[in-house]
Amino acid sequence: MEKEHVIEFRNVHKAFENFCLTNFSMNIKKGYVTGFIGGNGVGKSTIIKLMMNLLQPDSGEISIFGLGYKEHEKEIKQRIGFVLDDNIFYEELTLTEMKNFVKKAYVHWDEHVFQGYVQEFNLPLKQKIKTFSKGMKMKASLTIALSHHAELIIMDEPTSGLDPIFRRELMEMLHNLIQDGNKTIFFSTHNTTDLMNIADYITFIHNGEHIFTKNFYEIEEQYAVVKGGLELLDRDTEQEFIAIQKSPFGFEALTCNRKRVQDIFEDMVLIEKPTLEDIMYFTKKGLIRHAELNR
Ligand SMILES: Nc1ncnc2c1ncn2[C@@H]1O[C@H](COP(=O)(O)OP(=O)(O)OP(=O)(O)O)[C@@H](O)[C@H]1O
Repeated sequence: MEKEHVIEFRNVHKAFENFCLTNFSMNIKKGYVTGFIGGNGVGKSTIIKLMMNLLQPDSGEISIFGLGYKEHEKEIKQRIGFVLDDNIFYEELTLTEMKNFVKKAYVHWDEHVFQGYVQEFNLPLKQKIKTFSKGMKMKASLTIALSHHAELIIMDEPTSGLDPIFRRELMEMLHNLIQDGNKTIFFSTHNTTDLMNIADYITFIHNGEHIFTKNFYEIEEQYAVVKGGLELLDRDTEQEFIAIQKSPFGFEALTCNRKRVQDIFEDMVLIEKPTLEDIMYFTKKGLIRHAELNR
């Protein structure tokens, strides 16, 4: 039977001197675009490197396409296209030289697709990569990632350094790419507007912890920003919120149980649709508060 999840992390542990992923588990669905969000230094690149076997977990299991890296590294890598935020090119090479080097690694390298992207992105084939602008390097990286019929495309901040128009075009391109239902895209970004038109699922992490992987429909149904007067808050009602921001004029808070808050407060509060930034901001605030209370 075909696996529903292309990426699975089971109780993964990875410790650095000042950072730790503990018991990290998540599943990423096949055939969809998942946007990967979280603040600076919360572990996104580390998780992406673990997915690519560029880092190995201290313990726990990672499977890609239902396969483990120990026995199936070659097969898994054939089926992945990746864009990392560290530069992966030999900068002294031209794009043609780089392509000739990379294509040997891929059984399904498609020269026609490669040339198509080179034209679409207007990339110079004979110029040394070290003379490329940041955006050109990103486009070259994408071109290589998309030219071997990968089933899973993993990208670490692919839109950083790209102008807003190309960012939007790239999102459209990625959207078209997954229309056949067989491809999966997983990418990290700090730009949540990138995600609005293209992501089906959002994976949100904070300080090495998996907060959620949910689709937009679930997020809209469950989460809400609630605004009201301070007189509505007491020890019990405050428990209903992930975090609360108070000002002399009232409070603003995030709930992940919109319906319950609606039932409790009825029309005494304003209930609004949260942005992803609202969810990230209040969740971080709530976790910090929780840690302080438990200290
Ligand atoms: N090889 C390493 N050795 C030691 N610490 C590391 C190593 N790689 C990452 N870290 C630490 O792990 C933490 C998470 O880093 P990571 O790059 O995964 O975060 P990120 O979410 O991708 O951040 P950003 O959004 O700022 O790029 C940081 O504190 C970082 O210093």
